[in-house]
Amino acid sequence: MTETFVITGTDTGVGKTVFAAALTNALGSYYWKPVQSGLDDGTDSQTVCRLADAPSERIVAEAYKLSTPASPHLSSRIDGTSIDPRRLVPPNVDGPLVIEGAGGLLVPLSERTVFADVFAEWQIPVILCTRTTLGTINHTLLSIEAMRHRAIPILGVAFIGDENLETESIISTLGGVRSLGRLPLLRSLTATRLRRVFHDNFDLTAFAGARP
Ligand SMILES: Nc1ncnc2c1ncn2[C@@H]1O[C@H](COP(=O)(O)OP(=O)(O)OP(=O)(O)O)[C@@H](O)[C@H]1O
Ligand SMILES: C[C@H](N)[C@H](N)CCCCCC(=O)O
Ligand SMILES: [Mg+2]
Repeated sequence: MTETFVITGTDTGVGKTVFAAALTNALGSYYWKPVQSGLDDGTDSQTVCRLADAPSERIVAEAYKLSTPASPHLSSRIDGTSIDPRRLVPPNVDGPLVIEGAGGLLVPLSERTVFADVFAEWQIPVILCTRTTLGTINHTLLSIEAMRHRAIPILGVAFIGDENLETESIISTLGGVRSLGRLPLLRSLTATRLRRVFHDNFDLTAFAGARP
């Protein structure tokens, strides 16, 4: 499979969905959130559809939609189901595809499987979304170590937040990864603003060949 990216993060709430929306718009790609846990505040797919200004046909249905905003292993238990990783197969689509995990790499899907196990199986380049605030160096380097341990291909790191050049630099140096760019925190989060800011802060050639 080509022109497909997995988006993970150092934590839940780092801004994966907002970054995914920006990338989905920039690439004119499809978007897939395999496991959505928590439905009451809207789903990540709905957010991406709105912020990417994407046609709904480009939003692929989730494999699992779980009602409780918790770790998927627990959300699925609460819903009386269980997540079968064999159902987490990236869809065949006629264009680029952006896939978003839930939380970070070691978030459990069950008592046996974490997201990183599925990513290792897929062998799709991963973009690690990470904060720029204090504490992120440790979280980011740990996440990189976890990916290397499982031989997961890493495209690079997408920083989210205020500029912090030393932090970005030491992560690239010690982690041996490239910085793809930095998405600032936007006071007004609209599709138009997000599109502009993404184009100003990311070089699309880093997402090699992914432009339709
Ligand atoms: N660049 C940004 N500018 C402004 N607000 C942002 C930005 N990135 C994220 N946010 C806000 O931070 C919150 C968390 O972001 P987001 O939902 O993208 O996190 P996530 O990493 O996708 O979390 P999850 O693990 O639940 O999928 C949301 O309210 C979102 O609107
Ligand atoms: C509910 C949340 N927004 C995500 N969908 C799931 C985050 C799981 C995090 C689990 C953990 O690392 O403790
Ligand atoms: Mg999200």
